[in-house]
Amino acid sequence: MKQYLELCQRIVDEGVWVDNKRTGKRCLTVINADLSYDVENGIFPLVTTRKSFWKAAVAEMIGYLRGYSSAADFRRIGTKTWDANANKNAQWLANPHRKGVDDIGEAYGVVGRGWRTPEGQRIDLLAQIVDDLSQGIDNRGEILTFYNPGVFDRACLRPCMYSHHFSLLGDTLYLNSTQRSCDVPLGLNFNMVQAYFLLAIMAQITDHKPGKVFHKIVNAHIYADQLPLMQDVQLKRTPYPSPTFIINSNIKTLHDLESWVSLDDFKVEGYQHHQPIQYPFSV
Ligand SMILES: Nc1nc(=O)c2c([nH]1)NC[C@@H]1CN(c3ccc(C(=O)N[C@@H](CCC(=O)O)C(=O)O)cc3)CN21
Ligand SMILES: O=c1ccn([C@H]2C[C@H](O)[C@@H](COP(=O)(O)O)O2)c(=O)[nH]1
Repeated sequence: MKQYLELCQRIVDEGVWVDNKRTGKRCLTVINADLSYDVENGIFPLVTTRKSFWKAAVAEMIGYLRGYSSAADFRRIGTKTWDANANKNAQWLANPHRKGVDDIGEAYGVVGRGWRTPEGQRIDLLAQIVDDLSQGIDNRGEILTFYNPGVFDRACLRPCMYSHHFSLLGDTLYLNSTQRSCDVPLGLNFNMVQAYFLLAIMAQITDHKPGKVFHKIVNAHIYADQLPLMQDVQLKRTPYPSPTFIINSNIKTLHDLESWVSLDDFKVEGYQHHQPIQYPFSV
């Protein structure tokens, strides 16, 4: 939580105004931030200076791991966060590759679970990584990437947290996650939870101890219409101690995650938080 607030404060103090063409808004921006999450000691990086809807964040990541391409599937598992990008962005609505209502296109898990080869085959990067790690193999390239420039025109958005690189040191699993673009008030509140969750669940299904996540963010920004709430409300609040995140221990395989797992299999204990803040969302 401290590192999150420090990044918010850094943007307020040192950020530079940058015009963003896609959203038509200005963003107060810094370049490069390195956050880390101590999964080994169970320090769950949940924002406490406003109420965080952590279940929606977990649902998003489960949707990515399942390779969802429809906002309707995301809704069914418990989050509406893809509705606007799927159905409200004029450029995407006019894109001939869009397959209709709720389609988000070839983004995130569609890429990670079905990487296109030149021969027209598909590679399931996630299944390969799970296989390797389960056998104690780290080939120094256990990378789940969602980033395929060749299909950007077939998606409503390019993936933001686009690469997850897993490493083994003995029986401990580590994760380096990289994010190209970060909406700090809204997106990062979710992305911290997702990176923590990803290491915790991958350690559990490959039978390793979780170590740390190292989360690299390149462009970290606050949209102009979010700034007053960040500066005058959220940054004025004192954080509470971190809560604990609990995963159903019956989840043992990737197949479990793909088939029967729901948000009821995850719990947060000891979550003390301030009042919610509704930040404006830019489509
Ligand atoms: N501008 C922008 N920021 C993002 O963070 C973002 C995108 N676009 N597009 C793709 C996904 C969708 N994400 C989202 C979308 C909505 C919320 C959101 O509205 N959050 C609210 C309420 C969440 C709820 O009720 O479940 C929040 O207060 O956190 C958060 C992340 C993250 N990503
Ligand atoms: O997981 C996510 C997904 C999206 N975001 C934010 C970052 C930007 O504000 C927008 C994406 O816009 P681009 O023009 O494609 O950069 O969504 C996030 O923070 N986290």
